[in-house]
Amino acid sequence: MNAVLKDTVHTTAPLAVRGLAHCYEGSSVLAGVDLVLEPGSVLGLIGRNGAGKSTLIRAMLGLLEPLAGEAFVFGEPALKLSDDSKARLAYVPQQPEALAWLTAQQMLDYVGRFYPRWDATFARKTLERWKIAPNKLLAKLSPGERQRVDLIRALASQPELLVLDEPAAALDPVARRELLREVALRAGESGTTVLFSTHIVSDLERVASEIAFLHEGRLLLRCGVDETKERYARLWLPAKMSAAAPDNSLSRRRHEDGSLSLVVERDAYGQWPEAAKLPGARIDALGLEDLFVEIAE
Ligand SMILES: Nc1ncnc2c1ncn2[C@@H]1O[C@H](COP(=O)(O)OP(=O)(O)OP(=O)(O)O)[C@@H](O)[C@H]1O
Repeated sequence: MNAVLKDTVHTTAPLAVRGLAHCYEGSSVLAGVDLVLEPGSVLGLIGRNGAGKSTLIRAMLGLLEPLAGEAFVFGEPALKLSDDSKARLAYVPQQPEALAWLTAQQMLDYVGRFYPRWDATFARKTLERWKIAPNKLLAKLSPGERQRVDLIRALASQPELLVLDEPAAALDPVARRELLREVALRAGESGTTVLFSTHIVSDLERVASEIAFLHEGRLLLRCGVDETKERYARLWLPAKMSAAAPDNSLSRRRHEDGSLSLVVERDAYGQWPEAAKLPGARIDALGLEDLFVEIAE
């Protein structure tokens, strides 16, 4: 393990993985993922359906043993996490299923016993505010309500590390806004570190400080949300100049007329690739959504 990463993972990083690889039934899903979350950061993990986001999250938290690589939570091996560390983290899976035979209130009361910083008042008030009947069985709640209860469970434990796998998947737009506001508040006021996966680019823009883009088992791009527009752009080259296209573009699309469009990145000196200076070449700014669509297609 490289020395810098080793230092970080064993001391400060709430979450760190190195070289994570996994496959299902012979098909590779993760192909050597390295990722370190700094304390207090809000990282949005984005990628297409089936890109491996849930698998990565589960492996990061030690809920799945990867074929290769290492995962650390608060510096401890994720597969052997102590009860102390477990109490400092909260994870909301994409489809919460646990304890479905309890009512929402019973589940929260039960789970609360395991968390030293459990905020029962927050749990009660948020159930009320989010209009969830406390005495209804979890099994009888709609998927969106169920997801909300699980989010309340996660937030009421006042975690240092909050991991949300597509938290907005079953939420209506109002609930989504409320959740994002709550997440931003926790990150801003309590310094909670947050990792959340999503398909919704506007959610990333609203709350994430950084984004990581998972594509074909690798993290293709990792940078500050505000930085992306500055750092990446679409380079368009007419057909007669396509031979000048840089080799290291993030994506490359050839159009019917032979012209090329590529997603390119500024170099260490802030310069676009040389080809951008050719007469007839054009650099277009890319919004986050366009950037993802260009790369993921
Ligand atoms: N237990 C499993 N057995 C076999 N294949 C699996 C299993 N879990 C996931 N997969 C496959 O691995 C790939 C990645 O799945 P994963 O759920 O990690 O993706 P994702 O990025 O979270 O997708 P989505 O955005 O649709 O939720 C998919 O092709 C999926 O079908």
